[in-house]
Amino acid sequence: MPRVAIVKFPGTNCERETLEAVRRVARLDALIVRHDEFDWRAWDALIIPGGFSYGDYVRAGVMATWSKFSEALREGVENGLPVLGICNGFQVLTEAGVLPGVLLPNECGCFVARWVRLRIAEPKGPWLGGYEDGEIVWMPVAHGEGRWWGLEEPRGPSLRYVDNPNGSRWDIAGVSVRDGQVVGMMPHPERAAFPWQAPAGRNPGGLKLFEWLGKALRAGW
Ligand SMILES: NC(=O)CC[C@H](N)C(=O)O
Repeated sequence: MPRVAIVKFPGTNCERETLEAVRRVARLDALIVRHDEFDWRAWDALIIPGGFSYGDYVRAGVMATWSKFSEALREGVENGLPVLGICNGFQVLTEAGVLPGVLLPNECGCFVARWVRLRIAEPKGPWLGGYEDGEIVWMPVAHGEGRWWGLEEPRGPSLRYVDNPNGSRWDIAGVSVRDGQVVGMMPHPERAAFPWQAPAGRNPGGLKLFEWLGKALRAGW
């Protein structure tokens, strides 16, 4: 059975929900792994979950990249390991230089926590490949530093806000590289992985991500 590592830094706080989504929806083996014990060779996929690694000091996500985890992350990516960064995990991936752009404080200067609609663009790869191109899904966001900014409009698989909650350039909610092998996203799929998590009238937008991940890894992605 394929195995998914969910890496934890001091201050990570979404690892448990992520673990449940991977185990129950993707139906894969998964464990929470300390950042300094992560060895990419032992896993079939890696998720960097949300939270406040090192208290978001300096800039959200940057201190996590000073861990030796960074080296394992880069080697894993180069060797084809599927990697998903959720919220603070997305911040870690941009700070590590694995994904393009930066995540700046929200335009409102406030923490934004609400359900948003997302448009899935050019879905491909082990994380997003289960969605239809242009599909609209609901997921919650909860962040203070989620305003994506970059010099060039990201290409390839991405997630776009329908109602941009933070001022992100090009309505970017998530970006990818290597044809969707590595994805970073500010919305929380693990908080929208079960029907009971979604408010009435909204689809649980993360359900397809985890279902597809299970299929993709079992098919030997
Ligand atoms: N939910 C989270 O992962 C929080 C993200 C990050 N610490 C921020 O506030 O920007």
